[in-house]
Amino acid sequence: MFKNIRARTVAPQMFALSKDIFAAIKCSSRLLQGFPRSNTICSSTTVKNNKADEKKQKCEDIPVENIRNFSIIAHVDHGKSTLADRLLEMTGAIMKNSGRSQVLDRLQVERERGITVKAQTASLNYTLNNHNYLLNLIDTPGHVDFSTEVSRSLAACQGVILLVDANQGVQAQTVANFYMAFGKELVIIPVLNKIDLKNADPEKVSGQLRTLFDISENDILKVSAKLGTGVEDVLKAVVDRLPPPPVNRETPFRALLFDSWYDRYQGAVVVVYVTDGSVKIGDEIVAMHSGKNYEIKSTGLLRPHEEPTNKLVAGQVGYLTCNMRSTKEAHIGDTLHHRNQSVTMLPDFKPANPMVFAGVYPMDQSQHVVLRSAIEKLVLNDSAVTVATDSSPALGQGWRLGFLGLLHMEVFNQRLEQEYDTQAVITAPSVTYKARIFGEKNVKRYGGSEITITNPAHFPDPCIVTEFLEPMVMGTIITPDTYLGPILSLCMERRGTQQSSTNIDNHHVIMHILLPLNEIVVDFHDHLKSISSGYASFDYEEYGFVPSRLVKLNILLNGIAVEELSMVVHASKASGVGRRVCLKLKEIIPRQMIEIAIQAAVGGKIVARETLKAYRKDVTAKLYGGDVTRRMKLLNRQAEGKKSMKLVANIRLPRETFIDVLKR
Ligand SMILES: Nc1nc2c(ncn2[C@@H]2O[C@H](COP(=O)(O)OP(=O)(O)OP(=O)(O)O)[C@@H](O)[C@H]2O)c(=O)[nH]1
Repeated sequence: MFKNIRARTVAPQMFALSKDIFAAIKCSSRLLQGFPRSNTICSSTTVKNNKADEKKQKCEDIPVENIRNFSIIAHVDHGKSTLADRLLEMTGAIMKNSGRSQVLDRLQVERERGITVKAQTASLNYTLNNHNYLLNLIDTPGHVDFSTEVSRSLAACQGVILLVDANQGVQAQTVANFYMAFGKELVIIPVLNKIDLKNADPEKVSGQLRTLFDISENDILKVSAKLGTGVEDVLKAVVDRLPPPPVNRETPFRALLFDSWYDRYQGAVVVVYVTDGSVKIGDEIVAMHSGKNYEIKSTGLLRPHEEPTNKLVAGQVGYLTCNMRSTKEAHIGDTLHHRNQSVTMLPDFKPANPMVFAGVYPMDQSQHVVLRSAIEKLVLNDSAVTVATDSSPALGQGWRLGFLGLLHMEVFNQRLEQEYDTQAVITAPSVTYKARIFGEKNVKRYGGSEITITNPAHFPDPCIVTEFLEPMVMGTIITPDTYLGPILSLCMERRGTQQSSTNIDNHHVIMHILLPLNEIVVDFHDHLKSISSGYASFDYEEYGFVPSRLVKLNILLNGIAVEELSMVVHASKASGVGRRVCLKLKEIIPRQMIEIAIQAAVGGKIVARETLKAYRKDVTAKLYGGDVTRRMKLLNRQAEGKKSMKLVANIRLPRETFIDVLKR
């Protein structure tokens, strides 16, 4: 029964079932009750923190019974990375007071934005009562756009630490994460964090956990990840409550490939969870998905930096390299095994379902090859992105990329710039729509009677369409009840319909709202945060397609339609969106030598118009005579600036225009 509960399922029917399910949870000896201690672990609480330089038992000699694989999952900013820092310090993986925080957030984009976007693995040595343990910790992102990272990480785990901010309480992502772990039958260790905060209210938050998940107060640990208070108990709970991985070292080698990144010298470095046997350098392996053979070049553990080992054995989470070169070869969810050994395939991951599509083009076509190679390498580390080739009259050859959300898209773009030094133009993001078409000729032309539209440029002529369909999501909102009114108005304005509402304590409400994906993809979350002073949280799951009155909104610059700016909108919103886009374009397009008419049109009907007056910026105006070189310098600088703009419909548009126009 538990297996059927899909990850991130928080639909109302879930709550109707909740009583039965939670009665079952109580009976489940694995969940929350903890794994029975092995006889070798005595109940003494003496804990000895080992230092990195301490004489360690070789990792491969640590028996399976002493391995624990776990993840930290939580709503955004509830302190996962900070807790991971403390766990790393206490187990000697990093020095205390090293001056660095959120050590597992290694990417520049993570440090700049203060969010985790990539799950990171760290193998920790831990000694409890003179027994050495190998704890494989996976720190996961909190934002909904990166939830596939979480679900993949969980495939390598037997348990999770469900971290909840003792001040903010249960948030939408906490609910989603709980169900994701619950659906995979993982042991859940509930931990309240930030108890050092003045406004922390562990009693209230424990009550929320009881109401929503039937978690008993006695199972909840209370910590301050920042100060380290209570963190030792978390390590002990991991050892005591989690089972060792259900693996076999005697059977032929088998491993699940669940992450990868690109290394300039070694090609794809793949992160694996070894479920059977062992693998060492020089071994010949096969990747089941492609059927290709490879020779192992290196193996190691992530501590959190790569530390080479002689081999990887069942139960361990580690990395290996074997000259895999491309994204296609390192298929996330693949099973690796020794050549000439037949093994059954481990369950593959459900492919990520992109929610937002956008065109990505090089700044100029001479950079096409460089950008292609950068995208290929980055996709190796972010396999939730889908890539298809595309072309545009104004922007040339490029790609249509699918992302899990707008933040995912922005982060991908930022990583392209920062990690691969490439600059791309990204077009207005859109969601996937469907259209049912009629007429034998049309069906033949489109290759089916139901077509999927990922690019507004391919929006079919409404004359041949019986109905358009748009994707819906079931949103979960948790909010203090004082903000209920404005939040419901926002949802209604976004064409949402409330499905259910339940109190989780005296002041907080959890609501389920059915919303069109298109309405939440760009800025819904920001609005929700601003009208609730940051207190409301939001998460969503797919809810299929429903018939909808959709139209294509064209944006015209001086009468020429700019395909890259066109979008699909609900008919009732066309003129409102048209007006907003025209105004926005007027703001962001630099004034030019000619007057520009900015228009929005549905079919032949103009629904909005703005005019941008002509202007020529004389950058040399402030110069009074003087040196010609100064004059040239100013003109050159102006020319450089112009280069970074795209010539669309004979009008220069700044690079960011396409995304900016969609932001409200
Ligand atoms: N006062 C206090 N602040 C904390 C504690 N733990 C984390 N923080 C702060 O909370 C903020 C978020 O912490 P992170 O560890 O980045 O949270 P996260 O869950 O990893 O965030 P994402 O990866 O973006 O989801 C940071 O400013 C931390 O310093 C704590 O125990 N007490």
